Amino acid sequence: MSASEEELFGGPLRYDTGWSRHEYAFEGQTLGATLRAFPGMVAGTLRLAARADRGALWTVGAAEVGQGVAAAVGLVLVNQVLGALLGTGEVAGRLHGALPALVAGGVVAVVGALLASLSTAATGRLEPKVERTANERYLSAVVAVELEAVEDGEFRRLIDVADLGASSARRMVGQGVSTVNSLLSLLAAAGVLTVLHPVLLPMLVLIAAPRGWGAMRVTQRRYASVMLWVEHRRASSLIGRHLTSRESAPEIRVHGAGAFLLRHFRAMAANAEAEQARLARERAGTELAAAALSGLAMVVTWVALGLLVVSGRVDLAVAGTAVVAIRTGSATLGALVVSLNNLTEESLYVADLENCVARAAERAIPVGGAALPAKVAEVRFEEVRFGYPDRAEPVLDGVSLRVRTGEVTAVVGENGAGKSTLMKLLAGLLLPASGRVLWDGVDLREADRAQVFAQVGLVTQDFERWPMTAGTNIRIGAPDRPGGAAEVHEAARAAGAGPLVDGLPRGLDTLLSRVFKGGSDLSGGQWQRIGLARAEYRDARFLLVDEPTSALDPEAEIAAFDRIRGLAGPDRAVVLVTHRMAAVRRADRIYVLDGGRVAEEGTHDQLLAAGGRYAAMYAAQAAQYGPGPQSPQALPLPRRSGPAAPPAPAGSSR
Ligand SMILES: Nc1ncnc2c1ncn2[C@@H]1O[C@H](COP(=O)(O)OP(=O)(O)OP(=O)(O)O)[C@@H](O)[C@H]1O
Repeated sequence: MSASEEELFGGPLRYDTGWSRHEYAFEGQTLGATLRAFPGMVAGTLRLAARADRGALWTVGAAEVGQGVAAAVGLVLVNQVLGALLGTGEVAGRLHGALPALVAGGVVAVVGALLASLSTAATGRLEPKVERTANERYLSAVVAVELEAVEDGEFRRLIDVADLGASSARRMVGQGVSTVNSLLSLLAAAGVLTVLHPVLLPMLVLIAAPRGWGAMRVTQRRYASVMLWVEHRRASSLIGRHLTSRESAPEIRVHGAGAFLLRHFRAMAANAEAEQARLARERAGTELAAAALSGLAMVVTWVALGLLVVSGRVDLAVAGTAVVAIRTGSATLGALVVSLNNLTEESLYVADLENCVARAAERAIPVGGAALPAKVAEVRFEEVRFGYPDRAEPVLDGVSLRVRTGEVTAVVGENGAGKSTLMKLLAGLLLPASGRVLWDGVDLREADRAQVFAQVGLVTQDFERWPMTAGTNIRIGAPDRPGGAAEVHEAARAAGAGPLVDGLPRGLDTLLSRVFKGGSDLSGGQWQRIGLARAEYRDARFLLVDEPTSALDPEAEIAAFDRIRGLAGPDRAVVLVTHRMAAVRRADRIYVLDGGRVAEEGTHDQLLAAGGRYAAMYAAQAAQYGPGPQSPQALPLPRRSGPAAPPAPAGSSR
């Protein structure tokens, strides 16, 4: 741990591997275990590749097998050439005798080179497709899970690590091809050596084994170091990002935080550099030891081969071929160990991706279910109870209410009363633990959820600010609606975002993101108008609006509430969650949530007359507008117009 880690982060940063099935699995793995896992890894790679591009996979397979055969044939031809050259007779005659094998050897070398380039081209075609297929597999699985899974911390970490799996899948193709290639060349060399003389095969193993061991040690040490240092690296790149980010720029300058962070950035980088140097030293030592052992084995081999030749057990041509086969074979074995190690490492990440896909399938929103009426008129809660997994107490407990088209329903209550949770149940995003949510009598648990979502529009406080054009930011409320620019513009106008959109440098085509060149940014209140325009464009039967106006100025807020109320019509229900009591006065029905229960319900007048919680909350806010206690009636009525955003006439949007 570095002093900077202690000072900035309160202690050593460790990679959270709780989610991962391969926590340090690779460390201490033996060559035998890697070899045993090999068929499974190859099968996994083949499955991914077959899904991505079957044709390219066949091409790669055939080209690799062809190269293996070419390598074996090449060695046999070397043996024939040497046999002819080292035979008896005139030099010219011996050369003549070697010619056919030499020509055949040339042809085989050309065929081998062609097959290698064919394999390279097909692998290059396959790799991006495998990455895309793997990405699509987990993205489409994650997009379809219940909201409750997305909010679950464990599942979130699975999603994060699955993201690494897709690029690993891509690299697995290349590593798989190298492994198969090395394996086949090695088999060719081993086969030829065995045929030449049985004692030659152990010689190959003797020379190659130390290099294999060295490669394995180096890879494992690197992996262990990466696992240990990954958080440290992430932290120092985090500091780098904050040093240059737009958000932190004012504080960096005014508070002088730049020099402070730079100092820690340098200190943390120095630690990482020391680790890299240590790894390099260890690697150099291991490789030197492996080379020494391998060299020793080579000396023993050449001596043994010499003795075999001298004693007449092996003729010169065979010995010559053996030298070639042993040299190519031992180089191939070294490459095999490296690619096998890489394959093992990558396959662990791909296994995490597969794990995420499997978990996502278990938590997917069911497809199909009971059909809803085309135009649902009422959603009813019956004794609904709901709790989050990490909380003992339920957030909603025995909630009964109803929401009807043609009405504005308001939900009020203190922070943490359960209002937003209730909205998510209304939207069909969460299912009750007990009780029922009925869509025109159809239980949400059995209902076709796609049909539920089709009738819902959402505007939340933290609605998405897509880093795309203003038009797309509105159109994305109903991506399947075949509306053109006129409809989008009309939605913007109806939501009070007309002047805003018109004032943008390229109107609806203006990119609302400073991340890209030529992009513009909006203020919080301007973004909220875009959010309302999106809801307007969606044109849903049940419009759920959760704290929509927190960033609007007072005039714009009043106009926005008027507009939201105006959206209710015979064909639409508006449900409004807000802390602004003035905004709920004209709601048709108001529910007061307290501690997850409906404490009161009724109209504004009924609730005031009851003198309960609602009346107290209303009086508390009204008191802020003037000195001394005020009657609720003294609260200023919402004005219907304001210079910031002229409201559309009620109902004009439809
Ligand atoms: N995803 C979640 N996981 C666990 N607990 C949650 C989650 N979302 C909300 N809660 C908890 O549930 C309770 C109700 O939260 P909710 O957001 O529904 O309240 P709210 O009435 O909308 O509050 P606010 O007025 O502050 O927006 C809170 O105590 C909150 O901490």
